[in-house]
Amino acid sequence: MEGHPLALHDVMFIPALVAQASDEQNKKWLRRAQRREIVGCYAQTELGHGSNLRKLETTATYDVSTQEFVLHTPQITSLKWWPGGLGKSSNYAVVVANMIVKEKHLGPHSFLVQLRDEITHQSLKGITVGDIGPKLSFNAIDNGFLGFDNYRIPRTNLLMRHSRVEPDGTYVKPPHAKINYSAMVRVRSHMATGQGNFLAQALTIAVRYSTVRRQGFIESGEQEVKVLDYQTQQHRLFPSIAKAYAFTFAGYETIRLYEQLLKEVDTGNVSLMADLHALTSGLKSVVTHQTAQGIEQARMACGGHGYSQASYISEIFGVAVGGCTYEGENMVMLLQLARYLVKSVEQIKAGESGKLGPLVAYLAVKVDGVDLEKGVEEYMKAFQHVSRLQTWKASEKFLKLLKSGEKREVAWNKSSVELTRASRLHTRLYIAETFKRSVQEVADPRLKEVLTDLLHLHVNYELLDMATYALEDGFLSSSQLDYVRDQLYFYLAKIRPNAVSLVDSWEFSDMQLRSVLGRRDGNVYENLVAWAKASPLNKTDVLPSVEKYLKPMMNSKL
Ligand SMILES: CCCCCCCCCCCCCCCCCCCCCCCC(=O)SCCNC(=O)CCNC(=O)[C@H](O)C(C)(C)COP(=O)(O)OP(=O)(O)OC[C@H]1O[C@@H](n2cnc3c(N)ncnc32)[C@H](O)[C@@H]1OP(=O)(O)O
Ligand SMILES: Cc1cc2nc3c(=O)[nH]c(=O)nc-3n(C[C@H](O)[C@H](O)[C@H](O)COP(=O)(O)OP(=O)(O)OC[C@H]3O[C@@H](n4cnc5c(N)ncnc54)[C@H](O)[C@@H]3O)c2cc1C
Repeated sequence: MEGHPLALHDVMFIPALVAQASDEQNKKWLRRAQRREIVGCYAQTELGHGSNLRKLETTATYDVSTQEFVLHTPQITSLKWWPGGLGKSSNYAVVVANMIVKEKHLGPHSFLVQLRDEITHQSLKGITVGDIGPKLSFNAIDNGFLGFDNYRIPRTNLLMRHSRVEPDGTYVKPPHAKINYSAMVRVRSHMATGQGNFLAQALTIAVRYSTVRRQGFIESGEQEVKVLDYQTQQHRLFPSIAKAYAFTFAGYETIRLYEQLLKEVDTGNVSLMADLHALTSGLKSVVTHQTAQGIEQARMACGGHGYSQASYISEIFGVAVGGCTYEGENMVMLLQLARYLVKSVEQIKAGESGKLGPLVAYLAVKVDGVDLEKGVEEYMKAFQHVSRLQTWKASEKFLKLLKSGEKREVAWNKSSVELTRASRLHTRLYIAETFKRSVQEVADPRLKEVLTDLLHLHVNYELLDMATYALEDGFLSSSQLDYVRDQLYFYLAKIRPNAVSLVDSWEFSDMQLRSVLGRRDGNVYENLVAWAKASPLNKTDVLPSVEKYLKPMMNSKL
């Protein structure tokens, strides 16, 4: 769970080579990387800049006389800072640097750079590299820093699948300005399934423990109830079970889209890039945020024992919550999606609704009301309505400020909270729709029934959570909201008998979960005692600190 020092080798280094190095370059590097003859990482973020890539300070200046790039980090803030596996494990890196050719700044480009000797593993001359120190989590990964002192690499180490620098310094542009960002888009495409998996682990622990833990009574009786029978406990855990499934389904779709994008880009078609960038930016942000919230609720649902490291939930939280920051800070990424939404509104206003992509076509279609009792399709229309309402409101606010003479960037900043709200609602609509589509495709009738219950729980929970938007313009009445609440409580109770099976179906082994509370056999109490006895503090009855500190204090006459 604490990560692996070579994780970034597989997660970003190899994918960056696959997507950005030419076939000829990959003949030299890819097989070696796949065989782990060389170990690499993805070095982009700097001490001073992570979100704003256009301001990266590491430069790669082309020297036409030697046909080399000179890599340089001119000041402290230019040091690469954060890349996983960079500090100690990697001997190579894909380094993102601002490329300068014939004194022209050409923006961020990726280079393959050797950092350490392949035999001795010592850092090479001109390179300063090390580990950045302990973090909230991921402490088995050596996130590192890296500086260059006019460090030279051959021209051919610029990754040249999409753009090139010829020996004489002629620059051949890529087919899309942001094509070098593909390694990030890949990770973002995988994050919904990855985060769904973290959430699922925490829920498995909390749900299993909630069937072992008995405390209090619902009706007066002989035996105290399993805490999972409390409605509040179900409300804490079951909507997150639905989300873990929903995120996984949404993630499968974005992974498919990324694979399709890779193929299309190779044939010169970059039209999917903007759509996938917008989609994955929003999805990454909503999913990581909701996952962190869900894991924290799972921890609290385990009461005091949830706070013990024996639950292992705090470890899962630490790793998962990193996703709110890495691969693009969540607010920054929500604002990327917002750019796309505002552009869509502008297209509609210009009478070009026909040009809208399938995921935003609903922004042009007004719905007057819904009959929620007719089922999930009507809920989807309600989600569309709230997302459309907020997207138009936020866009109009921004466009009005622009019209009043504000600079574009200032108008954007003044509208940004509303814009991020629109992005979240749009993404939650997407998640609900992929959930619905995925459940429709399930062939096994018994499985379909349980997943349909989860889907119903999800749409009722989500709609209630967005109620302010739906009430704002009278789209939903208070009696409709009462119906949504009743449905929510109905599905909590309906899911209860299947709750343990739903989490067991994820098939985490005890070794994966590492949790005393989430053990498959349910023998929690005896193992908690054994776990406590194994604490290093219990190795001796009397600690050395008693002689050293306690006794002098206790014997003092003051
Ligand atoms: C759960 C883990 C997932 C792992 C997945 C993969 C493998 C599967 C195995 C699963 C195993 C799981 C085990 C877990 C192991 C642990 C993994 C840990 C992984 C940690 C990895 C962390 C790595 C990093 O963090 S790398 C650094 C990431 N950095 C960022 O994300 C920086 C964020 N900033 C940006 O991206 C940009 O600066 C941006 C987009 C904010 C702005 O860029 P820029 O200034 O250049 O553009 P703008 O002027 O704002 O926009 C201009 C224009 O371009 C459009 N655009 C921007 N980006 C893109 C793009 N990528 N594609 C297409 N278009 C783009 C933008 O929308 C604008 O368009 P307009 O039309 O003009 O509006
Ligand atoms: C666990 C972990 C692993 C990582 N692994 C890697 C790696 O392998 N390789 C790598 O290169 N990097 C890596 N990173 C770095 C990571 O990608 C960046 O930290 C991340 O992109 C955020 O950038 P930042 O640190 O510059 O945040 P900042 O941008 O400084 O964020 C600070 C605050 O400013 C706000 N903000 C910034 N810009 C804007 C804006 N335009 N509009 C509104 N608000 C804004 C943010 O929302 C945030 O609230 C890793 C980070 C972590 C935590």
